[in-house]
Amino acid sequence: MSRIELKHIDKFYGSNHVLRDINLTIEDGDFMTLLGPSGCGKTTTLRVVSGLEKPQNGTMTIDGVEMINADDAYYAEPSKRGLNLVFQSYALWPHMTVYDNIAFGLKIQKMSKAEIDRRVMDSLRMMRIDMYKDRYPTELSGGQQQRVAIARAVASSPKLLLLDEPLSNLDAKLRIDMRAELQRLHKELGTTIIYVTHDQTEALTMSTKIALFKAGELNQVATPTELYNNPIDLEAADFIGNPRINLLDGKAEVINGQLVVKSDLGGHTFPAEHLTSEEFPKSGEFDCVLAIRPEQIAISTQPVEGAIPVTIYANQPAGSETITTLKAGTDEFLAKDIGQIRYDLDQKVWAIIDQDKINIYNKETTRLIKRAV
Ligand SMILES: Nc1ncnc2c1ncn2[C@@H]1O[C@H](COP(=O)(O)OP(=O)(O)OP(=O)(O)O)[C@@H](O)[C@H]1O
Repeated sequence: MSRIELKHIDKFYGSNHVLRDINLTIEDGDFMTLLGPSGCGKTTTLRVVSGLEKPQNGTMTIDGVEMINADDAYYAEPSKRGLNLVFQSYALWPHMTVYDNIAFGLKIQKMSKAEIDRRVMDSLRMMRIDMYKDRYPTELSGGQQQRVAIARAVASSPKLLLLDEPLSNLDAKLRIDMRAELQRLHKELGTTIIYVTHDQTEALTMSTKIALFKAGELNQVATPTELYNNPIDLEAADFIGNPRINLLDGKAEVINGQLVVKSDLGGHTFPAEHLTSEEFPKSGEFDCVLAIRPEQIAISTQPVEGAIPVTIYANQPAGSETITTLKAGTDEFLAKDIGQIRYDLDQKVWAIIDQDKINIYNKETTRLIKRAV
């Protein structure tokens, strides 16, 4: 259990400013995922927390104890930070069995043989690899080796577990199983976890909070639900969600405190309580972007009041879900249904969209101005 507080962290590699004023608090017991596209600074942040990198500016505390104070050139040794790190490349010792790979660090801590055995076997069972305890790493698949690396980190009962893309070598099916195991592990150990990934599904499924990065900056820190339902800007909206969110241009104006929006979906008025406190023009018309999740668009083959007449451009039933491309004039939207639903291409249908679920962004600033409710 640990609480980590990063304040005003800047990291440069030469003239390359890779972390820009990072302020992030990870509460005791959080499963905090650092998420973002390749090269945005997730791994560097993890390396700063672990002590493998020294930031040029900023401070960090773990449970109130200062670990970094760049002004005083103070950086606590990695071994003094009470954490354990699992990298994407899991570096198991090739000449030791799985059992010994895990026991080694515990022996150094001078634990009793019985305690070592209990911890090794518990962590192997937790990662479902106890049957491989006498094998050598070369006798395991990449995914099994990755699980040994996690078991090794877990066995030392760290207060803080840092995981850098630990599921990257697993096939799709095992990845789902391991997501479930990591979620259980977090609950059972109660450990604070910081987890790096560029995979939004991993982030949305396991985390208690997600820190979304954009080019060295923190863009949004929120629960998975809030990040998915109300991405803070158009970049976040576009990054989160699969299939991607539908974006549609419109015009907006604030009239009597309410937001009046016009687009190819028609005209709508949103009450003041759905608007964010972000600054946006309080008078005159301005450009906006409507963002609608594909699963918020329902298709009716019969006319429905308030629904938008559209044609079926493409229809992709794929077992558990169906993705359908709809056309309204020159606008194209994706709609997502559960199950296998077939439409004829060019069939005329009606799209039903719950206005409350639409996010609206200021096109110029790209910031969220109307929340989904
Ligand atoms: N040792 C280094 N020297 C110079 N530049 C570096 C070094 N390590 C990282 N960088 C640069 O810092 C930036 C952030 O890298 P980082 O590894 O933190 O990104 P990331 O978000 O973890 O990406 P990925 O998902 O690809 O691992 C990148 O532009 C990278 O090229």
